Amino acid sequence: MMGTVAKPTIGIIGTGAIGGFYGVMLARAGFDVHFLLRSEFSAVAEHGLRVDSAPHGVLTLNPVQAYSDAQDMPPCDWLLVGAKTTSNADLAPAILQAAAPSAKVLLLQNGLDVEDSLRALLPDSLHVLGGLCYICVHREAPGVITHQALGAVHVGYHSGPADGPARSAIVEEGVGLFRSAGLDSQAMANLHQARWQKLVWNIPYNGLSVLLGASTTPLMADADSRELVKALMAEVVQGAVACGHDVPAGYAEHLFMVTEKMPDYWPSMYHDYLHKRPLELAAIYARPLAAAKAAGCEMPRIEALYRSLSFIDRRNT
Ligand SMILES: NC(=O)C1=CN([C@@H]2O[C@H](COP(=O)(O)OP(=O)(O)OC[C@H]3O[C@@H](n4cnc5c(N)ncnc54)[C@H](OP(=O)(O)O)[C@@H]3O)[C@@H](O)[C@H]2O)C=CC1
Ligand SMILES: CC(C)(CO)C(=O)C(=O)O
Repeated sequence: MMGTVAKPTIGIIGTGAIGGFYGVMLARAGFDVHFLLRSEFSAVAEHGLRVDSAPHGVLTLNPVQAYSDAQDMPPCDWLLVGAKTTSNADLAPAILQAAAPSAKVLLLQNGLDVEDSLRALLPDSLHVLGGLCYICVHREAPGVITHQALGAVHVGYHSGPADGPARSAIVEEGVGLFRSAGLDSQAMANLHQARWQKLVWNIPYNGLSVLLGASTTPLMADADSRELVKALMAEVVQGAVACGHDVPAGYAEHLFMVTEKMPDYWPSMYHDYLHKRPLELAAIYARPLAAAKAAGCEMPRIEALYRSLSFIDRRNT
């Protein structure tokens, strides 16, 4: 007789916009999901989580298996990290407390090499994966998330005990989690390359939203900001290519066009600026700049943007 395969237990490390959205979707799809929270713990423990989603309507989860201390979480087979990259190294103790033996730790974050600082602090027995989220989502109030558009998650293996077919099987398992929650998800064969490609969007729009105080609609409506976006995108593509990565022909132009069709959107870096949280400058700017420089490629416009944002960030937090 065929046995039924038990569904994996999922832990969300950092229940903000991304962690809250994907956690709610997975819980509603029948997974056993446990949410680690910090500032919003009491609100969520009392009132649950709510996602106001343009594509899916109002989605609620109440009660929520909410925790303020990872020590109280059950052993989780999958840990989805939804905190900002600025706190990755600090999350290692919580991940260790919530991880089942051989757990898969999936970082749902933007930026380059975001896995490295955490990897160095985790035992070799844990698998580390990266997830790229193509979604427009933000925290509206404690426990309340606004989902404006999109929702795909692409998954790639970073490091750990698996190799060859075992790696692919783990990535496919991750993809399967999101697909069973009704979300688009694809396996990424080359995580590092995919992270560079996503930066073609995040480097211009995240930074310019803070520097110019403008969301995507005004940035796409003004001749000068359009030129800035295009020039920054072109530099990211040059940096990626210098580092040995493929960027499909017309990729930047495609992202430019997609952004024109998107609802007006404030990137997550703008929300960090608004709430006086540290900006993800190391992951989104400093590391790509350093990697490109090491490959002999200067990115002067991106460097100017990075230095301007660093100035703003130091005065804001
Ligand atoms: N928002 C979006 O549309 C997209 C975001 N991304 C990327 O996803 C990642 C997450 O972004 P986003 O969800 O917007 O960020 P949020 O700021 O909304 O969420 C981060 C969450 O992590 C929590 N957190 C941080 N440290 C800890 C800790 N030590 N213990 C418990 N909880 C902790 C924060 O809690 P607290 O309330 O206490 O700060 C917060 O709830 C980023 O890398 C971002 O660039 C990628 C694509 C789209
Ligand atoms: C590019 C976008 C808006 C949607 O893919 C996104 O994923 C982000 O804000 O990082």
